[in-house]
Amino acid sequence: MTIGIIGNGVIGNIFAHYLNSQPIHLLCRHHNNPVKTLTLPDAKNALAINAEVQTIESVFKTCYDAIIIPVKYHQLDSVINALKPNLAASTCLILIQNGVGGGELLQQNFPNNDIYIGTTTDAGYLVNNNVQMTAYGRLELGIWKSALRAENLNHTKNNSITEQNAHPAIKTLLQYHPNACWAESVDTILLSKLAINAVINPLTAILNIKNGQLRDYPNQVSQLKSEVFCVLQAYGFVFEADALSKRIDEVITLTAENYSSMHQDFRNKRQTEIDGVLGFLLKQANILELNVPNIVRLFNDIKNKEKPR
Ligand SMILES: NC(=O)C1=CN([C@@H]2O[C@H](COP(=O)(O)OP(=O)(O)OC[C@H]3O[C@@H](n4cnc5c(N)ncnc54)[C@H](OP(=O)(O)O)[C@@H]3O)[C@@H](O)[C@H]2O)C=CC1
Ligand SMILES: CC(C)(CO)C(=O)C(=O)O
Repeated sequence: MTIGIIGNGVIGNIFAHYLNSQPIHLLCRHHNNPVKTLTLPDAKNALAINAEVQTIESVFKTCYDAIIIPVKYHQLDSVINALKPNLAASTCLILIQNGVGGGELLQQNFPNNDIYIGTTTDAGYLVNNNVQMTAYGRLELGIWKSALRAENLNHTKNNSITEQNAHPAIKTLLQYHPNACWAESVDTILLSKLAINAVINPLTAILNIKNGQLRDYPNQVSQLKSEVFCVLQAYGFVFEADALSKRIDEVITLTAENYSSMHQDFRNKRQTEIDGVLGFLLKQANILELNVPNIVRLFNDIKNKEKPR
């Protein structure tokens, strides 16, 4: 099986490490993007990543079984533009991304390809040419269905796809990721991960702290959780608020040493994924006429200070 991974970033390299018994191509913007090394949590030595770098435009030269897309929310358009003229219909696409909206975009542009979505709490960051992994997280994978709309929640169009008959690349990921599971409802994993990122990412970026330091800000965390849960409930997502609250606390603890991906982007003056995270919730809050002052403030704080487009 040949698997492509878009880019040479943090999550892409973590996945290349998990899949190191398979031929992996890192599909980068430029050919001269050297393969990185990866340092596992608590390890001293960096491991070489066993992958070949290709340009994304040369995707037609190889018959990929699957392409994993671990890119930022605002980078998906450029990936679609590069893949669209060159992608075989037999290649399965696996989107690993924070925020909501990417599945719809892929479906519109690749109607004939299998599309799966995954969310991960694996965590790390780039230091020089090295990926420093800070936490082994969980990977949840599911089949994408049509649009992520309230009336469709829990009614998956693709309910004939199960863990047993999923694409072989999905089975490979489930086998080699140390903590992966199949999700019957992709909406549930996306919206649960959205809640996690909506609470952790913007606060850590604005307060300039590691995820674990959020434990020193219990009031801010709890006010934000209340607003996020209120919007998700009104949107039609059925979930146990206590369980989701505990899951957010658990991720804060498990990734205590990580700077969230939004913290990294914000502090390095790169565009953040705020539109796909708080932007999505704010849009729903406006439609549903909900008062969410903390979400509004954080959204504006990030928008006003992040790298202008
Ligand atoms: N980092 C973390 O700890 C976690 C991240 N996530 C999520 O995972 C997703 C990926 O994040 P992360 O790995 O940190 O991101 P990175 O920025 O580290 O990696 C993204 C990679 O995609 C490449 N890329 C983007 N657009 C293109 C394109 N058009 N063609 C080729 N390559 C492209 C980038 O290349 P270039 O450098 O050239 O732009 C970069 O190498 C995000 O949604 C993030 O929120 C989830 C959990 C934890
Ligand atoms: C899991 C978590 C919160 C790890 O920091 C993440 O998804 C991110 O940083 O984007």
